[in-house]
Amino acid sequence: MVIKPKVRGFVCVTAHPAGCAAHIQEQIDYVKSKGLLKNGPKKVLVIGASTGFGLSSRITATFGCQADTLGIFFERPSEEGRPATPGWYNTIAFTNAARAAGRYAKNINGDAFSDDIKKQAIEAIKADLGQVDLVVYSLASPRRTHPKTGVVHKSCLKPVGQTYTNKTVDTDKGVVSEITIEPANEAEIADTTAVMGGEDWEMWIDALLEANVLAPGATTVSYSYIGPEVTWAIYKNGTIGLAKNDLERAAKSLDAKLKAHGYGRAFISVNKALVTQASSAIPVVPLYISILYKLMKARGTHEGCIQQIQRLFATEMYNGSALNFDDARRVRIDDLEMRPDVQEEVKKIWPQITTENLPSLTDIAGYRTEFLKMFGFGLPGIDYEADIEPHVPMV
Ligand SMILES: NC(=O)c1ccc[n+]([C@@H]2O[C@H](COP(=O)([O-])OP(=O)(O)OC[C@H]3O[C@@H](n4cnc5c(N)ncnc54)[C@H](O)[C@@H]3O)[C@@H](O)[C@H]2O)c1
Repeated sequence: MVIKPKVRGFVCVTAHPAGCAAHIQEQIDYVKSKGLLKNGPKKVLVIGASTGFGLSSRITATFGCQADTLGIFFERPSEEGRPATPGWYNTIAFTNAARAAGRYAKNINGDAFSDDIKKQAIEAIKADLGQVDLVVYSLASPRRTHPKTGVVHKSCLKPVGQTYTNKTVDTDKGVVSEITIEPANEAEIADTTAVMGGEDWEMWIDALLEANVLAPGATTVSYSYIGPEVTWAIYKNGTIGLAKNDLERAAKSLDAKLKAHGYGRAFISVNKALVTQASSAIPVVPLYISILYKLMKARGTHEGCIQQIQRLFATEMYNGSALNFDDARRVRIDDLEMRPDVQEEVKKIWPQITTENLPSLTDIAGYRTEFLKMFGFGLPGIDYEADIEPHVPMV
């Protein structure tokens, strides 16, 4: 099968196995180029391990710290005439590379919100790892079936309290338009918090503690975003931001629990805005990311998921470093994004953007390149005209 990108709005419905593998290799090479980290984690559970920040966390733990990893994710295998999702191919490529390097890597594909997947993960840890010393919680999901009530909660990306109007871009067509989003109601706010808030992270840590598979002194981290004022109505002060407040609440509660369990720690790292499958679905944010990429690339401060997480591990979590918290007890690896000179420029450029000047005022080209790369397209050295086997079993 010859596999070409098929972009439908903010998703690409195809993925290229060899391209995904090349993307994984790029990330591995980057981590290796930075050298081994001191005092790194040795046995790691990554929840949301197949794409974005969770995948980069798994790669950094494996190739930067020589850790053994168990990865949990929800990906679709190939079907007749249809390639698998990129996270499927990413995981296969990662696992092969990890095992070739002598590291243990096991995968569980299923709904991380369910009791069953937690049970399967605990059984795998007991059988193969004994205990884990790092748990990365990096889920981004549109829905969650609550394991106790059976209720299906659907998250939404809406403002809270008032209608929001701002510019947005159709990243595929390159058309800038105005979008108006009505505020969420109480049920939508509660549903989004049920999906993207901290309850499931707490359920995971409680289950791991109860099964005695969390090493004394273990760390757990989850990721959040804050960003500039221009996106606050839809992000920080919107439904997703309220869910992230709940994630922060959970971090504090888990930290107290883990402190009682051998001086462990739980915290939130606030990461940079990046092109991922999760962020491309948020209105307004891709336009901001396109401006941001241009400004940060010009300053030589641009980072992708792997650079962000390698820096988090190297300068905050391990390697003889200590966590530097902001006044709300969050680690900030969005520091380069939030630099005043960058944000002043964003403010100047934002009102000027039109469909016509989008290519010159923003890095929309870079956005598209990154977007396609997530699906394994545009990688050097890959023959995209060649036939490739889309049906690859999970390893
Ligand atoms: N992308 C950004 O700009 C950005 C910035 C800062 C923080 N974050 C945060 O980072 C975290 C990860 O987001 P991302 O952008 O890397 O997203 P992503 O879409 O790339 O990754 C999501 C991961 O969750 C897994 N997943 C989703 N639903 C699942 C389920 N029910 N069961 C098991 N696995 C499931 C997917 O398989 C995938 O591995 C989120 O908390 C997000 O808010 C993202």
